[in-house]
Amino acid sequence: MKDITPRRVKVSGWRNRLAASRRFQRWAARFPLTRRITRNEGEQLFDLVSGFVYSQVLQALVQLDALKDIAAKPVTPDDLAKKHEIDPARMRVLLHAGVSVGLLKLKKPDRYALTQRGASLLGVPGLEALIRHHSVFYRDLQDPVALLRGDVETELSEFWPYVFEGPSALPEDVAHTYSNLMADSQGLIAEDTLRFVSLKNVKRLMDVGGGSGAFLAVAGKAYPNLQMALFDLPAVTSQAKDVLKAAKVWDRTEVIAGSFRKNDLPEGADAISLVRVLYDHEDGTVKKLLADVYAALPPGGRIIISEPMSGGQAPLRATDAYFAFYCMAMQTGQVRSSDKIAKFCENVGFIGIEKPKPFRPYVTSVVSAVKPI
Ligand SMILES: C[S@@+](CC[C@H](N)C(=O)[O-])C[C@H]1O[C@@H](n2cnc3c(N)ncnc32)[C@H](O)[C@@H]1O
Repeated sequence: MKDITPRRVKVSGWRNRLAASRRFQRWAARFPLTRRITRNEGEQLFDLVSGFVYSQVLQALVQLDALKDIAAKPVTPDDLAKKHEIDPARMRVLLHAGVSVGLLKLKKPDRYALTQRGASLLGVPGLEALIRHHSVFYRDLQDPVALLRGDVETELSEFWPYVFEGPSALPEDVAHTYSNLMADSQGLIAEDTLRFVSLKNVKRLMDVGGGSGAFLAVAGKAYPNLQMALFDLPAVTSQAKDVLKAAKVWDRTEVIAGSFRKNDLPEGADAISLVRVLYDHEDGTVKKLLADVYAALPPGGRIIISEPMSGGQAPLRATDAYFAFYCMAMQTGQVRSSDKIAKFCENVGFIGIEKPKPFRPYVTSVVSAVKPI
């Protein structure tokens, strides 16, 4: 028979030795001064152990559009069971789990309504689409050790082929899917970026890797006299017209199709933004891109980098776990700290580097710098 007694593990440091000791754990769970801490620690540990199930509860609620149905009016398990041909008892399990993770609440014994958190989820543009898209990421994470070893043919690296193969390899439908994902989530990124960077004195802003123009749409609205240029791969820029027209900034935006891997960046902008661009690429590409941005800017010109960044010496869940593994599954790029990005900027000649404390690090962080006069 298999031996299931826990093996004694060697633990360094007296605090951790105590924390790992079953005898101490039992004592601490009873002792009045440590009882609460022990319970909290236990709950947090269990949350970590079971987090993947909570995410799948969320996935099921989103896939079934259940949050939208419940937002319209509270439902019973039977209501949703019928609609989705799922056994009512199982549907009750899902809805109850939804309550446990804080998205739903029980109104009457068998009627479920949305909580404020559930409603906020529906209010964040693109969040449901991102959750749906996570089923791909989830499959890539199935064997995390194999992923770390580089032994997995990941689906995400298929989904983002432009990173490897350049413009000609990007089919229009793939371009659409990912541009929509990007554009939907751009609102919050733009908000947080413009919170830290003023474009008051900028005459022309070029957004490199600007996707379908969602960042420029927001920047252009905030600065009515700003002239703008969008630089991206041809299959992506072809979708920009609609976005820029809808935002009423089309007449002051030049769309330039090209690849920063193959072409020089056009001159003429006194500020260049790179929004969620660097983390898609390896260090060599990033260093070259930053040098190209430096070359394209006039003296006094500004570079603005905005993307989720690592917490560096104080790792963050959102970036050092979520985005770091996302990049790994994409099989290129990496999440970098603002210090590392700042160093890269400094190395190509930028000065006056600013790294404001991010408002929502899970949304974005900003680094900006200036080309010396
Ligand atoms: C993660 S998306 C970000 C899009 C947009 N900046 C945003 O935040 O919504 C990265 C963008 O970089 C663009 N990109 C990737 N490789 C590129 C290249 N070689 N030249 C120009 N753009 C490129 C992609 O097409 C895509 O629009």
